[in-house]
Amino acid sequence: MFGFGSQNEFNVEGQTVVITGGSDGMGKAVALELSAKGANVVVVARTVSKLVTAVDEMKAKAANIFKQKFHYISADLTDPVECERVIAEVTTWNSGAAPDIVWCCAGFSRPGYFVDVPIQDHRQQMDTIYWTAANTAHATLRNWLNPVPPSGQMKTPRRHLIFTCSTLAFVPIAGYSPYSPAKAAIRSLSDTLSQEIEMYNGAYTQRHRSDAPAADVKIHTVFPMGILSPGFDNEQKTKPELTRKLEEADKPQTPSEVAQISIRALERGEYLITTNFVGSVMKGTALGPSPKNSIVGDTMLSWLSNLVFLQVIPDLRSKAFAWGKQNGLPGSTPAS
Ligand SMILES: NC(=O)C1=CN([C@@H]2O[C@H](COP(=O)(O)OP(=O)(O)OC[C@H]3O[C@@H](n4cnc5c(N)ncnc54)[C@H](OP(=O)(O)O)[C@@H]3O)[C@@H](O)[C@H]2O)C=CC1
Ligand SMILES: CCCCCCCCCCCCCCCC(=O)[C@@H](N)CO
Repeated sequence: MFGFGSQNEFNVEGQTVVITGGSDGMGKAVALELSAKGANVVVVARTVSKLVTAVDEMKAKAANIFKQKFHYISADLTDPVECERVIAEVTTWNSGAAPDIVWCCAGFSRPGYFVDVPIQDHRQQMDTIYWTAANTAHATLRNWLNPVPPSGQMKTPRRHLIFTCSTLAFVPIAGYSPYSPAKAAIRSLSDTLSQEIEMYNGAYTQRHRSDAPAADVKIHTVFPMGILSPGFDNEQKTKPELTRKLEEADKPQTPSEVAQISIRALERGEYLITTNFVGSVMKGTALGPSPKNSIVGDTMLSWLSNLVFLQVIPDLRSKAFAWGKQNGLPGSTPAS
């Protein structure tokens, strides 16, 4: 909490990692990076053909193809029963051992103005963004936090549960109402779990004398800005002009950049992770009660950010106002 040692807090060599949404975009880039670092990787998504390709690409990138193994599971993670199945199948495939790391990357964005987007699409975004992550976390933590008697304890490295959020969980942008609330819910889940997990981690320190979980667990959440993924190409199709204008400060990054930057932050032991400067400033204004990566760094960042945002929020609102004044309602003929 007070800074970073030189120790790698996220050593994945020989570890078994599950990546949801691992068949495309950022999830696949994470899968390839972790394969190159020596992890055994299971990618989970719905479409089998993309999963097969991801497994082939991971094999080609593997640090040691003779030691590592790769697998895919096709599942719709909006269904909690499917998430239970995924964790059970991974455990069987992993010779009875639970996965060491679970990284939730599944999700896509369907931008549009609140009233223009059908209400069932709003609910579907909650399912795809929030519930895929919450279902995966629930199935994973139920497995990880199962009490083990002292005699059943083995030396198990720290486990990591990682959520993928968005800087839109910190700062509102018009046109993202179907998406941002679901990402904000993930951030709230992450903050709550990061506190709740301490009870289990405390019990783990006493594993020699009473039932405790099999390992220490750490929670992390990554907040990317735009990612140049197939999902991004798709969201551009319905993204309102105003939204594009309001997010001009975003310079989208490639999936592999986002994956590499996120992994380096995990290696430093960070909790809330941003992937570039603008993302950090957005986090800084909304850091509030979340656990800090560094007391001094994050406090200075929040002071700076709160000053910047005195100007940014009114500016975003006045741009929206000016847009309506100039163009009228979306789809209507502008006044000449
Ligand atoms: N792209 C961007 O600009 C940004 C994205 N993010 C977030 O980062 C993450 C990755 O985004 P991105 O790289 O764009 O991803 P993509 O849209 O390119 O890929 C999404 C992945 O999620 C899988 N997926 C989608 N729905 C489900 C489901 N119901 N069950 C299981 N798997 C599912 C997809 O496979 P399949 O469809 O076959 O199931 C695919 O593997 C997402 O959480 C996204 O919200 C955050 C900030 C910016
Ligand atoms: C110096 C600091 C100034 C800060 C200005 C704030 C500007 C806001 C930029 C909004 C960027 C939104 C990226 C979201 C990506 C995402 O999640 C979607 N692509 C959905 O997938």
